[in-house]
Parts: sequence; structure tokens; C-alpha cells
Amino acid sequence: MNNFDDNKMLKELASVINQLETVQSDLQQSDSFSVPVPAVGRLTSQWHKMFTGEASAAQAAQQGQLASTLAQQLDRLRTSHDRLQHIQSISDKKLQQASIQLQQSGFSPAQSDEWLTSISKKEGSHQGQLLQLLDYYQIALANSIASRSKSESEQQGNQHKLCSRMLQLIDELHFSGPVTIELAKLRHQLQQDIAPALLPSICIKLIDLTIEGYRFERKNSTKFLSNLNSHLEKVHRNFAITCSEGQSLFDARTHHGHHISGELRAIGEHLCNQTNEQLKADIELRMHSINHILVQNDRLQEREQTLLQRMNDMDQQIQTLKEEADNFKQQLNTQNDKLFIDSLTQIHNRAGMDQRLDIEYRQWLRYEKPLCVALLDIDYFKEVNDKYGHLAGDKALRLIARTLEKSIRGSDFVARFGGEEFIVLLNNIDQENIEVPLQKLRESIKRIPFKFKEDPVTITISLGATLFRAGDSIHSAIERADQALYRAKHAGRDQIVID
Ligand SMILES: Nc1nc2c(ncn2[C@@H]2O[C@H](COP(=O)(O)OP(=O)(O)OP(=O)(O)O)[C@@H](O)[C@H]2O)c(=O)[nH]1
Repeated sequence: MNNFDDNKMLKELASVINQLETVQSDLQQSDSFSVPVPAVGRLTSQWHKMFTGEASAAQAAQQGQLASTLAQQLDRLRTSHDRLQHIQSISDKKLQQASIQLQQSGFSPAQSDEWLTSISKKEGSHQGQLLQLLDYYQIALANSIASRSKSESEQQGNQHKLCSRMLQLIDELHFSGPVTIELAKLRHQLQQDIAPALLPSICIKLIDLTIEGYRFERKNSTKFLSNLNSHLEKVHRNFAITCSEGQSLFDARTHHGHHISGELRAIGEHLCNQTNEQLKADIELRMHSINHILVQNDRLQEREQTLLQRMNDMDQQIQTLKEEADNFKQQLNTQNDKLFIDSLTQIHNRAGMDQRLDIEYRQWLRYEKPLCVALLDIDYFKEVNDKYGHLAGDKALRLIARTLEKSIRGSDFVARFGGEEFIVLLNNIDQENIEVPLQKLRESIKRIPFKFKEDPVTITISLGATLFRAGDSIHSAIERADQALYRAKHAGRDQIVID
């Protein structure tokens, strides 16, 4: 048997599957989709490898069954992800319509369509993260099984890579609410040396927290939208009442206006035609009638006053609604920006880099101005962590990121590529002197006067760079830069290799 508690893990896994199922049924907005039962996949064979020969026949059968259920669940989740995208495109349209209605009602916040659709986009991205985590879970399981046969250094390499990817995923989550504390704990755990056998359960915990965070955000968005909806309903109701009240007031006033002018005309005619006594009696009669009209007029004025009050209330409601919507939009914009920012170093993350690289690549294809991509990796960073602790390591990463940012031109770009690796894009670069800005980057890091536990420490970086060439894809250029970085490391570190 493996050296971790199988029963505990099976239980945890079963609970995660339960949760995934609930999430899936949350997404299952239409019954018309039938979920296919999948073939038992790669995971099953790993699971079998883990248990065969070492458990009793009954246990093995039970585990086999569990493994195939898990494989089915994974496939169902993938299907549901595809379906979500389909549903999302429909709900995008609905949100678009809602946004148009908001705008037509005259008090929607500017760009309301943008923030409404961004709600659905955010949900989609969490689905992607969940699927990615399930992949990590499979890799962690495979590592855990292989840990018995592989050499220690090989094991450590795989382990580091997986931990770094999970750390990066945590940095990209940006949840609010109670899960943030738990995520910070996991982050800390992942930065320590972890036994391969523990990583699968950490993965499960991370899946758990992602689902919880995702639900929390979904609940918040739903709450806001239902508040907004009920406010809208109220405003629309009041608006309808006010309109019909206004119309009837207008009709009544017109009617009274005609009435008064009729009375005045009649007085004029009597003044011309009648004797004094008769005139007096007629005028009294008319005055009585005018008095009656004036009393009615006072009542109309009171109604008008109430109407005015209601309009003021409505104005107030619209104002509150506007403020709420603006706040929410602000929150969403901040969260959207955060999706592209690395939470530790506050520079762009890998997603931000993907976005920018795509733009730079298209511009390079179009204008053919030289574009350089450089990968930078901190040398012997593990030693810093091991000797001075991960908090010191985190601090160093932040300072290095800030220094890199300051050492490039405004039009250049730097992002954290993952773990202790950074990527820099230099556009419109002078091809003959490509080494100059790269040396400047290397030296600026070397000059940082780090001091940990009173020890002055020099940190260096190795750098691999390349220019985009005819026929290059983004991937092929990065691959070349990565090979150059590998050569810089092997040439002794604190070096630049340009391919
Ligand atoms: N403090 C901290 N450390 C991190 C973070 N992400 C990755 N690391 C650490 O970076 C170190 C990378 O170690 P290795 O891949 O062995 O590389 P290295 O020690 O820098 O050695 P070379 O790259 O070969 O020069 C590991 O100790 C990781 O834990 C992070 O967010 N914070």
C-alpha cells in the first residue's frame, strides 16, 4: 500500500465528486442535454496501478469501481464545461438584452453591457481552473505512484514543477470571502518541501476551495442582480403610476381651465346685458361657482404636490440604483484587472502575458518590427528559500519584479512567467544592440542590495533571449528562448544567451 491514508483520500475524493456533481447540476440549465457515459480513461489505469496486487480481491473490485466512477465524473465535468460554454453564449445574449433594456430605461450605468457579460466570463474561467486542477490531480497521483521507482532528483524536479503550477493557479484565483485564508494556508504549504504522497490531497483541498470560492462569487453576483431587478421593478411601477397620475392631473387642469374661462365669459356677457339688481344676483351666483372651482383647484394642487413628492422619491431611488450599479461595475473592473495581475508581485501574470504577447505577435506579423522575447530565471533561488525562509523569498520576488519593471522602456512588457521565472518582451528593438537592454536587466538585479537576517546577499539571474523569425509561432519563439535560458544556466548562471 502507499504510505498515505488511502481510506481518508477516497473519502475526500468522494466528497469532492459530490460537490462537482452539484456544481454540474447548477450548470445543467437544460434537460435536453444527455450526458454520455465515457470510456474509462487514463486515470483508471493509474488508479489500478496504485492498488493492484496490494489489496484484497474485494477491495480491488471496490477501488476499480470507484476509479471508473471518478473517470466518468471527470468526463461528465468536461462535457458540462463544453455545455456551459454553449449556455454561456445564450446567457450572454440574454445579458446583452438586459443591458439594452437598462440603457433604454435611461439610468443604466455606462458600459453596463460590459460588466454584465463579464459576470458570465468570470464564471467560465473558474470552470477552466477546475478542469486544470483535475489535471494536476491526475499528475499528482501519477507522481505519487512513480515516486517509488524514480530517482530522488527526478522526483523533486516533477514535484517542484507541479507545486509551482499550483501556486500560480492560486495566485490567479482572486476570490474574496472566507476561502482566501484557507488559500493562503495552502499557498504556504505548497512552498514547503512536500512528500509526493501528500500532493493529491492538497489538490483535492484546492478543488474544494475553488468550488467554494466560485459559489461565493456566484452568490454575490446573483444577490446583486436580484436586488437590481427588484429596484428596477419598483421604479417601473412608480413610473407607471406617476405617468397616469400626471395625465389625469393634466386632463383635470384643462377641464378646470375651460370651466373658469367659461364662467368669466358668462360674467362679461351679463355685465353688458343685465340691470343692477339682476347683475348683482348673477355675479353672486357666478362668484359662488368660481369659488367652487377654486376649491377644486386647491385639491388638484395637493395632488400635484404628492405627485412631485413621488417623483422626488423616484429620483432618489434611481440615484441609489445608479450608485449600486457603479460600485458593482467598479468591483468587477477591479476583479477583471486582477485576473491579469500576479497577486504576489503585482506585475502581470501569465494570463496578462498571453494577452499582450498575442497583440505584439500580430503587430510583428504586420509591421515586421524586431520583437525580442526573453526568459529570466533567478539563480539558486531554492537556496534563498531554504536558508532564509519563504517569506524572504517572496520579498525578493517582489523586489526583483519591481526592479525589472523599472529597468525596461514604457512600451516594453514584463510578466511573472511562473515560480521564480519572468518573461520580458522588447518591441521595436535595435537588432544590432539587442544585448544592451538585456545586460541592463541582468545588472539591475545583481545590484539590488538584498539583506536577509543581516546577511548581505547577491541574487543573480540567467537570461535566454531570441528575436522572432520568419515562420515563427509564439510557441516556437518561446521554446527557443527557453532553450537559450537552459544554456545560460549550464554555462554557469548569471549569463545571457541569445539565440
Ligand atoms: N518564496 C517563493 N518561492 C517560490 C515561489 N515560486 C517558486 N518558488 C521557489 O523557487 C525555487 C525554484 O527552485 P529550483 O527550480 O530548484 O531552481 P533554483 O534553486 O532557482 O536553481 P536554478 O534555477 O537551477 O539556478 C523553489 O524553491 C520554489 O519553491 C514563490 O512564489 N515564492
